[in-house]
Amino acid sequence: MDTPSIQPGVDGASHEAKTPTASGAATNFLAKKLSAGLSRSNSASSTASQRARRQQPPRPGHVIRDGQIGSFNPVEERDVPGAGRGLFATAAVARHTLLFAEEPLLFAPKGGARIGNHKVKHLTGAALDAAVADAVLALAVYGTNNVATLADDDGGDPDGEVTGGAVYPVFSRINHACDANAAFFYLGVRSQRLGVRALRDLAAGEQIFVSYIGETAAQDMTLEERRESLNSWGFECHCGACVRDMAKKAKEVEKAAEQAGK
Ligand SMILES: C[S@@+](CC[C@H](N)C(=O)[O-])C[C@H]1O[C@@H](n2cnc3c(N)ncnc32)[C@H](O)[C@@H]1O
Repeated sequence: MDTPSIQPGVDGASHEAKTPTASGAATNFLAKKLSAGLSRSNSASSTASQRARRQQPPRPGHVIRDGQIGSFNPVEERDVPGAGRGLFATAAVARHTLLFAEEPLLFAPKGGARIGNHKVKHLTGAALDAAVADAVLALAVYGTNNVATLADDDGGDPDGEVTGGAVYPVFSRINHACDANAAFFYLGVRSQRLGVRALRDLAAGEQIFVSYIGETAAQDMTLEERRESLNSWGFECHCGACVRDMAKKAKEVEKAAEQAGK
């Protein structure tokens, strides 16, 4: 990836069915689940374990249990020392809760991005400087905030074709942690509506983090791989997983030095 792209789906986050509205997505999802459940319960081979499985909470990625889009947004922006702004939970929320959903502020189709309305070749002097400064700022904002949009979000194809990048106003304020407590997903690729849900119970006042490099980064990648992947965002991660892995590494180095000194 040339620019840092937070990529739902590409990085393993999930996708809801193609429906234009979030409540539509929820209804569609529930309808699918319901019909699957009904056909199973009609079958003579329905077992206790199948029934128990149906009663389990939705798997990560299959959410939208609580709240309606727009009616339950327990989040607010705050300053975070050393990380600019961040997004925080304003109330205790249960795992799987949809925290908010939103439409993109801007969308740049793949291969066809435009930065503002400037025709730079017709500008000179101060106007050119201003246009270049605007473009650099816009690129920086776009580069560290865009999310890849996918052509096909039906069925959660992680290798789905990337159609472009979008910037979301609230989502843009969420900082990264490799062991994130929230995840993002599309509620319908046509509307490009992005949702963010809690991966675990959140306390009131807790900062919300997503992983820019995939929901399972802390398990699937080494500390070095994660650092490499996060390089273009311009910060070093000090999440719980990174602190733990750094301490482990320091111990290994210490042990190796001791052994070399023997
Ligand atoms: C999507 S924005 C997140 C919101 C950003 N903090 C802000 O003030 O708008 C991504 C940028 O936030 C900063 N950032 C994100 N996660 C961070 C972290 N764990 N530690 C320090 N800075 C972080 C980096 O500057 C990164 O390029």
